[in-house]
Amino acid sequence: MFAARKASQSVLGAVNRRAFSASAAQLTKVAVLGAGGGIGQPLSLLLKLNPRVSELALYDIKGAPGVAADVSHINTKSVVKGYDAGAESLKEALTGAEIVLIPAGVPRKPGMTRDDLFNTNASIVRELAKAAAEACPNANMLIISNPVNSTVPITAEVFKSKGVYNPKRLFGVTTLDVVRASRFISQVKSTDPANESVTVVGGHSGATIVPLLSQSGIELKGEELAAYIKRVQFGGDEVVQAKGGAGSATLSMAMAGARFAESLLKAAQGEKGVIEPTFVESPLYKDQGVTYFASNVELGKDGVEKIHPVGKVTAHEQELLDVCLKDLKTNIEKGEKWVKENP
Ligand SMILES: NC(=O)c1ccc[n+]([C@@H]2O[C@H](COP(=O)([O-])OP(=O)(O)OC[C@H]3O[C@@H](n4cnc5c(N)ncnc54)[C@H](O)[C@@H]3O)[C@@H](O)[C@H]2O)c1
Ligand SMILES: O=C(O)C[C@H](O)C(=O)O
Repeated sequence: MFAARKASQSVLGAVNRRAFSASAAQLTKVAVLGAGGGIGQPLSLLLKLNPRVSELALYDIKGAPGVAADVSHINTKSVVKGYDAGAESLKEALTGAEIVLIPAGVPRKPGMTRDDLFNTNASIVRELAKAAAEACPNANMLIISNPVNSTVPITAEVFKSKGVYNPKRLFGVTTLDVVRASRFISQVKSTDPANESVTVVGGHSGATIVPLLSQSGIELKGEELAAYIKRVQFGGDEVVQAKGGAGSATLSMAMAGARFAESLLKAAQGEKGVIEPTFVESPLYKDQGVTYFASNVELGKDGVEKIHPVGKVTAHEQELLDVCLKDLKTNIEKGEKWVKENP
């Protein structure tokens, strides 16, 4: 009897130890800045459903406590806290965060380019980046706010100015482009999008979004190919038009942002072979003066583990890449110049 109880206690002990080490590995605080917005709300919902998240800090200049109270009733373990506007509450929201997602800023209306958002969103991202560089300098920074091609370099410059820049932990979220590329090709081919994976490289706006269909072994020709490429490059405009002035993609973006955060969490918790496309400081086209570029990136415990090369492309894809690189260089330099002049 005594021996049996002792044996069962030691089994329980082992189970508890396992449970403890599993939960210790999964103690991850995630902060969403802009949590009250069109992306922020469904993104917060999806993060609340993620068992890898232990604490969710929701910050916005308006509405975050309401969103937090709402999602906090969902019966998953994570603790949710909402933070009102203000430097102190922003600092509190960020302290201890391992992942910071930034969807704060204004969205497009019909007729606007993402670059038209620069004047408003550059300073929003700069201020949030400053707070993060101080409160959680080692966090993974996931930039969603447009224009991503410029807001990522702005964030990098802010972190550099505070002496805490780590290129392995700064990501422009371009996941929505591959989500679209997969969905749109499945519509062309009448297949299941779950089985369709298309590499997309470059940046996140119009001609800087370059789908490399040839790498999936898919051959579209002529008008069909042109229409497919245009749809991937300008998928965001489809949503902007359809919403008629009420904003841009929010729900599909929340899914894409949650997917990228989940991939980072998996990699941070030791899973190998986690690959996502993302816009990072990249050596791939540095010789042409393009210092950030989105390609497939293997994620690891410390963020970026390996930046995959672009790989084999067709002559037509190379032409698309050439246009992309020209635009990207301009977008990146614009962000860097602006933040140096407006620190
Ligand atoms: N990377 C992508 O693929 C992608 C996809 C879709 C949208 N976006 C971009 O994401 C951004 C947000 O889009 P949305 O539809 O959620 O817009 P939205 O207007 O619905 O929400 C933005 C939120 O940001 C908040 N905000 C503004 N200034 C802030 C500050 N200083 N601190 C904290 N919060 C602040 C607002 O209060 C608002 O709640 C836009 O710039 C949009 O272009 C990017
Ligand atoms: O199109 C936009 O402005 C939002 C976003 O960048 C998108 O691709 O949907």
